[in-house]
Amino acid sequence: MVSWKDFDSLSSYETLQSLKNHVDVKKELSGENGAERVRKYNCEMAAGLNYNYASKEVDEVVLKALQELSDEAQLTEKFEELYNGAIINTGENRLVLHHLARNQLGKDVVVDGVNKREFYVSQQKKAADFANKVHNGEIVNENGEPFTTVVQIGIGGSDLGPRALYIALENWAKANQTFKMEARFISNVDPDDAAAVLNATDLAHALFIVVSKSGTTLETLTNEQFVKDALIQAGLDPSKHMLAVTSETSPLAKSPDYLTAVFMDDYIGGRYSSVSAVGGMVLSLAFGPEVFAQILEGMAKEDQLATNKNILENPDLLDALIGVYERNVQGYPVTAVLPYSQALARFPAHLQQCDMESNGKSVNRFGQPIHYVTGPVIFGEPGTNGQHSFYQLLHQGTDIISLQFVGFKNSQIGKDVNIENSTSQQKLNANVAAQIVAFACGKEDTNQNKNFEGGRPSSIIIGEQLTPAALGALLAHFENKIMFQGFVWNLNSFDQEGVQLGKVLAKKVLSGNSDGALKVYADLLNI
Ligand SMILES: O=P(O)(O)OC[C@H]1O[C@](O)(CO)[C@@H](O)[C@@H]1O
Repeated sequence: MVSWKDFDSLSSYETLQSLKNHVDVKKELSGENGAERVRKYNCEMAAGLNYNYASKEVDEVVLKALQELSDEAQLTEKFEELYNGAIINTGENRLVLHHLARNQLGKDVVVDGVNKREFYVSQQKKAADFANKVHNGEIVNENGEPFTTVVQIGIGGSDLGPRALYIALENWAKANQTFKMEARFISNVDPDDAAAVLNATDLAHALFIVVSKSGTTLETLTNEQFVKDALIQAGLDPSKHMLAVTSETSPLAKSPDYLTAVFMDDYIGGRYSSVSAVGGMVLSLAFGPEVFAQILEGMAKEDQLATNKNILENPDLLDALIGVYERNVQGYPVTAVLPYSQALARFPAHLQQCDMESNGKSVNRFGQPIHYVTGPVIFGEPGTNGQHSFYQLLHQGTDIISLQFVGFKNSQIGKDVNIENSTSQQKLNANVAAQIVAFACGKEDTNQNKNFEGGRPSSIIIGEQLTPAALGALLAHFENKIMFQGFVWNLNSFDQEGVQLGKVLAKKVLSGNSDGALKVYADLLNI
């Protein structure tokens, strides 16, 4: 049995606090052992990725203390409990089973007579069969013509992950002749979002997937109606163009208005649902089920690595623990995710939800207040674009921001140009290497305006190419990292009560019952 304790009640908490500012990363990286350090502080991930933490503020002493923390907090044991079906989501009294959707780890979990692994796999298969029928022309529109576009209607976890994964692989799939259909996404209740997507879509040849686990999300239901109206106005029958991904108990599940309905359940949280049917349907339609299966494979291999008790051989756990050290010992408030890959343009947005909705909490898993800081603010943009935007603050601002780079040796499309003896891909990667060293080592200048203090820690995940398997490994890495951090902080990382209050007040405004300041704001906004 594992025991759930607050972080500050562990003896390793005290040990770690005594290690504040223990490592001067500037000295370490610019010193004579700097090159050796970059070679040594590396941990292999799945799908040929590597997590390099040479520019983080760690050494053998800090790593030993982090291993002790991992052991004392029983982090891998808690992971095992999670994937074997313990009630980890204490707030909602639910199991947390997203790893089973990758079809690898643990025992079979049976709830109310349903084998959950088989259930998730059967729904992925249902999505795959549907996608295959669309691709081979068995499922066509009213005029017997093929569907050429798929539009996902959903928000939060029913949008961000699937959208990020689609964008990540669109060019790869085109370059590898596995691209089947263009995908678009409608998420915001801002009417301009739906209107703009619909204006750019050939409605007669479009499929619309309504994705909502609860089937009650205001934005998604509103956008579904927006789309239905547009289809009817175009003389089309919505039930021949729309399908649903939802839970079996949701209001959407009972509707006869869909070509098909594919199911998930409450044991996979929205932000962890990218590779359940929530993302499986749109990705299988866009790229084919085989590509989707490769994402799952990359995730399953990364999950397997996450079971290792040795933190030096467990990249997800190691990254999580270094993040805890930075947050709770060094006091860094923000983590920037900086992919040097345009294909990962929406990946940081997905991680914002995944991380901040999971670990943005002030009470422990039993609802009692805690007395240490928890999840950092997450933000990010692809490099090198970010360099010309917010890196100024990262280099010379008053806060130290923890940095998480991602880079690939090869581009996805393979087209390039050689200017001044280097390709664009080389320029991209030269920049990320330069940034790591610039952040860590800085540069002294007598003109303080041009002085770089350095000592700004970063890690980098490096892969050969952003393939489906590499993307899967990357996604699982961050999901597992967030999970391990939640365990250290003794949080329930799998509910999101903090999003409810705003929804309730918005309903109050819309029903005309607001008063006081709320009413004045509503009036100012012309509601
Ligand atoms: O899939 P649903 O039920 O429409 O929920 C969408 C999103 O809304 C949230 O519940 C937050 O409001 C997210 O956690 C979730 O991903």
